[in-house]
Amino acid sequence: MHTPLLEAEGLSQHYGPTRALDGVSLAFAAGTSTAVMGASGSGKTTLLHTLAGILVPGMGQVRFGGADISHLGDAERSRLRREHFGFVFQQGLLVPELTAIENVALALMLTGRSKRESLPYAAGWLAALGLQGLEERRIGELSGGQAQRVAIARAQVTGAQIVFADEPTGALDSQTSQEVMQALLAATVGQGRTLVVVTHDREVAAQCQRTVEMRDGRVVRDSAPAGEGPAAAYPAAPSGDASGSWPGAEGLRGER
Ligand SMILES: Nc1ncnc2c1ncn2[C@@H]1O[C@H](COP(=O)(O)OP(=O)(O)OP(=O)(O)O)[C@@H](O)[C@H]1O
Repeated sequence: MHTPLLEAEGLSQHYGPTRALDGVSLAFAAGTSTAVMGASGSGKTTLLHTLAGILVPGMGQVRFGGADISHLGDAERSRLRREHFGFVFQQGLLVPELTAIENVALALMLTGRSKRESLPYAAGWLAALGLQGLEERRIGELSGGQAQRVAIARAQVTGAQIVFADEPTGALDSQTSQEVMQALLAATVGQGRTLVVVTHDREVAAQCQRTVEMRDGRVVRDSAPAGEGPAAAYPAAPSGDASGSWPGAEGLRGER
């Protein structure tokens, strides 16, 4: 087997007597989608934050492309997150004072690009996610589903190899949830990228190739332990083969 893109080994995270994570080992192959499920308090968000380098594990190691990232300094972990990871959270992490296009461009600007350079890429991703014409709206002027699409665009505009999503559809009705999830899968796995999504929603999880279930900080079920999801189990992009119509984040990476 190839080196997994992301690997966790023996992760533990204790808060006083609470074992938020208790010896979790998981591997995620490139280009796969994984849903993390489990009851409230089972450790899902702690796992996501530890995998993404937001939290440093109390014990254990996270490897990205084979390199230990869990013990990098704060600045290096921040850089890794900005340049290689994307985030979609329930509250979107969007800046309400900024427009949709400014929110997406901001992710690129944080990696050192000028606003002028960033705006066309942001516009490309908004269009790819069906938001053409809404670029100048502020976040409060968008529906919940539209705002989550802005968050997906923001998570992908830097060419992130992995997108971590925490309840990305938690605040949406069931039809909008399905649409946002389709958009998220098309923008990630559909482009050969990797998605790890925490969700309570079985319908959302069913769209992922793999489901990991947590209880009391442990993995109690894993539908594909090696991290190799069944090939092409994810739904096609909403408009068929989207691969030609997505903005060239890869080209962007190459220009650096
Ligand atoms: N910063 C913290 N300080 C103390 N305890 C914490 C902290 N963060 C999480 N916990 C505890 O760790 C356990 C796991 O929390 P976590 O948020 O990872 O669960 P979860 O499965 O994501 O829950 P939910 O579905 O409700 O979001 C819980 O018992 C929680 O109270």
